[in-house]
Amino acid sequence: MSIVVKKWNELAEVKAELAARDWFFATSGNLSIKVTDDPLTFLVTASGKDKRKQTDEDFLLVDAAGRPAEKTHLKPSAETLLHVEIYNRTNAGCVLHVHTVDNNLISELYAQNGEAVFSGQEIIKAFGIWEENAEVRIPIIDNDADIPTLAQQFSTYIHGDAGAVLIQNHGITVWGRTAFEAKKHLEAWEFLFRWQVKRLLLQRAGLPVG
Ligand SMILES: CSC[C@@H](O)[C@@H](O)C(=O)COP(=O)(O)O
Ligand SMILES: [Zn+2]
Repeated sequence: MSIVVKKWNELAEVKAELAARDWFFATSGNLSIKVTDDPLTFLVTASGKDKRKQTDEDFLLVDAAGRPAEKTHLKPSAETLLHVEIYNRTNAGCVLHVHTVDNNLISELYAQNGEAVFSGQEIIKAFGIWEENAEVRIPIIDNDADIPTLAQQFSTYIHGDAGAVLIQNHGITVWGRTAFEAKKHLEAWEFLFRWQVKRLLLQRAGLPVG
């Protein structure tokens, strides 16, 4: 099996799992997986598709600048430049971007702080942090409609081979060394967002949480 087919299948599996979670509303979301390092190539979702469907045209191979690496009629994701920034600056192997109601609410609730902070949750161990009372932070950036400007702003928050950024009223972009790690981190962030949104509502209702 060629490396492209192997990586295609790996990304297709992640895509199916995120689809099963219903995280691809209205064609939103984009995913990618690194295929080669030198030269850098990666598979990225084709733009505008319903990511819940599985087809032979789900992904296309792109180069280090996010341009198609082979002749194709498919268009790379409109947000490919964000993936480009991550692969060019880190050793990440996979990038996942989803829009959910909870990640949008958290991005709006904490936008003025420039970040959302979470602590006191066992699931924080999914980030490889084992200390008691550990705290995790996710930066929140403005949602610029101009993708090169958004990618430039986004790139200032790329600090390691695994990480995540919330784009205000848009969605989350998570990356990891492997598809397994990126998905694990994405699920952990979404757990924290959902927990916090529910917790705030329960507090408002006067119930004894946190
Ligand atoms: C209706 S989704 C809005 C899009 O602009 C974008 O944010 C998105 O996540 C999907 O775009 P795509 O070009 O299909 O990767
Ligand atoms: Zn998006």
